Amino acid sequence: MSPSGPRRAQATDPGAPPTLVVRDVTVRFAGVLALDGVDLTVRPDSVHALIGPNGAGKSTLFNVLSGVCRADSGSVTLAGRELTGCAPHRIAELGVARTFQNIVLTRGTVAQNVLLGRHVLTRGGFVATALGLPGTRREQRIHLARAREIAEFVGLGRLFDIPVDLLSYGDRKRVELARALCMEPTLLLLDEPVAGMNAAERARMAATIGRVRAALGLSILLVEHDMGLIMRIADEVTVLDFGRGIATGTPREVQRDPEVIRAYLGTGIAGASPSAAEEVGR
Ligand SMILES: Nc1ncnc2c1ncn2[C@@H]1O[C@H](COP(=O)(O)OP(=O)(O)OP(=O)(O)O)[C@@H](O)[C@H]1O
Repeated sequence: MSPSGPRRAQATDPGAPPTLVVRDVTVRFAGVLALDGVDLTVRPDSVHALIGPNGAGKSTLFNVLSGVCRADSGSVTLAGRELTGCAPHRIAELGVARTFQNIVLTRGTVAQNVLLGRHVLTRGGFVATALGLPGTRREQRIHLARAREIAEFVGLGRLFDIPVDLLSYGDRKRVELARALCMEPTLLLLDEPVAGMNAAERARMAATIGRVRAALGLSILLVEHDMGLIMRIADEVTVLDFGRGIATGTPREVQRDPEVIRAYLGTGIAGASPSAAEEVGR
């Protein structure tokens, strides 16, 4: 990473306020209690995994954090600032970026897709940019340079001008990651970052996530079913079941937690098979 590259991690200050605090968040859909008084704290510069069986409420919580879904009660704060009730674009401006379970890319090149992440930071606005006004051209050059730098950082450098339609599945997931990083978030939400990937792609993505955390000094909250990857890269894990938080701790702690084992009965959390992620060092 060049000196002008993304922000470097500060030494974690044990007294530093948490990046994200979720308190007593409840969401109801008609008769379904999707989240039932959920608490979650993500520490600065950490990787925090959110796991749970199908229907546990993981996607709903991500939707609350990114403003797509409103909590019926409870609060969400980012570095002490209230996000509760904010619109998605405002939450993005405040520093929360997200990738999706299913790839969401527009047509065009890697560069065009990654640059979309800069829009929350574009001061000139869409109209001025489209008209190519003088100040905006300079701003655009800066954004393009930054987009290229981030693309290189996640391993897309040589693919920067290639249409995304021509990329492998793993590389398209990487474009989503680069676009999210281009927003310069303080909190990155990754929704199943290795879902659908083959072993080699999973290993590469695991290594990339580790490098992102180490180099960029941001916090990552990820939903993932791949326990091998979680064991490898997560500092802390929160487990949801039927909308309730049933455990929080290190990966080893939650893997041994009797309530977690019960929640996963038959799906094998305790004996999670090692993923390709374990083949890469951290
Ligand atoms: N828009 C909705 N309308 C009604 N019920 C919903 C809606 N979204 C989610 N639910 C319900 O809320 C509960 C939590 O769903 P959610 O998708 O958040 O779980 P999840 O942990 O992400 O599951 P998965 O691992 O299968 O993606 C489930 O019972 C689900 O059926």
